[in-house]
Amino acid sequence: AKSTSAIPAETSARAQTLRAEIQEHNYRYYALDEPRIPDAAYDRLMRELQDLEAEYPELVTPDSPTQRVGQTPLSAFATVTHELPMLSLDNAFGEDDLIAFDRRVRDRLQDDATIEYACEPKLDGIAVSLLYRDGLLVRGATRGDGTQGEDITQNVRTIDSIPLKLRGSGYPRVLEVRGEIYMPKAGFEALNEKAREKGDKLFVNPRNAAAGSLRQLDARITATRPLEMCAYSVGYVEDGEVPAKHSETLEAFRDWGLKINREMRVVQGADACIEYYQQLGERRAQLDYDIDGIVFKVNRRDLQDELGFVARAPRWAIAYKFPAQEEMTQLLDVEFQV
Ligand SMILES: CC(C)(CNC(=O)c1ccc(Oc2ccccc2)cc1)c1ccc2c(N)nc(N)nc2n1
Repeated sequence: AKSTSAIPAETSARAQTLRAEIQEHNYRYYALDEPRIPDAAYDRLMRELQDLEAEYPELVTPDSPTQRVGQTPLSAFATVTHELPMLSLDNAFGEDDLIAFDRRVRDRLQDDATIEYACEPKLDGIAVSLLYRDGLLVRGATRGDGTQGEDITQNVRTIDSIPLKLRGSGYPRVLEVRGEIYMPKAGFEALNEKAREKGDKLFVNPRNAAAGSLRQLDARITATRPLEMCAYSVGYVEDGEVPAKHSETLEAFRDWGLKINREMRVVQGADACIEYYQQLGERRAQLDYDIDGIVFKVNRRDLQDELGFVARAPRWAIAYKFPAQEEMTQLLDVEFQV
């Protein structure tokens, strides 16, 4: 018979404990937005795990935090066909459009009761689909044309706020999480400062910088870029339930270790949506990241199903954009590949 594995039991147990501890620190820092342990303590845990895995390579698991950066560049991105289309949003250009949206929703539901809305900032980044099977991240893909996108799994694995393994339990066997990958303003400024020093081309804005970082065939470059991800919707689900309300789904995402936006609120009726839009609009310049509007969604999933979609956008969701900022940025919105 094969000799028993040469790994001492306590070593294997130690590696498992380290993986769980590091995952929990990531959860506290990214999903709960709580202050993390001192970097030196976090780095010590990582180094201990790296040393153990170097000594006993059989200890390595796909969800080990040491497995975030692929060492082999791709020659091209594969194409992914989304199980469910990634839809786009209808736009509101003024308060009246929001009132009219709410009116249409209630007329269509033939019920004049006040609608509960989930309000979320519309991050100015790149839409992404993350597929988890039995809690493990197995695929990351861009939106593409909504039906097919690019497989960027290697690149999304380098983003620390994207868990390689969902936390806890209770998640569906197959779960697709949709969200936005973005570059916080501070990370963008630091990246351009480095580019200036090296005489490299500068990025025009955080969105372009995020797009360019995700389009790298060599994940080691993506790993050097300050990217984050906020989950905003569930997509394809198999063998599992999602809560009856959209806001409860986002809270479940947070329990499973995913980052959701801390500005997400649930409000009653269209007037409260307008108040939310105004208060966030006043704080826009102080946010750590660029947003280009607010997304309002009918919160109850049964009402969403009743309302359905028009062509490529749901009847139950709308984006209300802010006036474009820095007109020049919009004109120069060209894609730099760096
Ligand atoms: C609402 C939705 C369009 C996601 N939802 C979907 O893509 C979607 C896709 C198929 C669905 O079900 C279908 C099933 C079969 C056929 C067609 C649709 C349901 C929702 C959307 C799009 C962009 C968003 C964004 N930039 N920021 C925030 N904060 N939220 C956003 N939400």
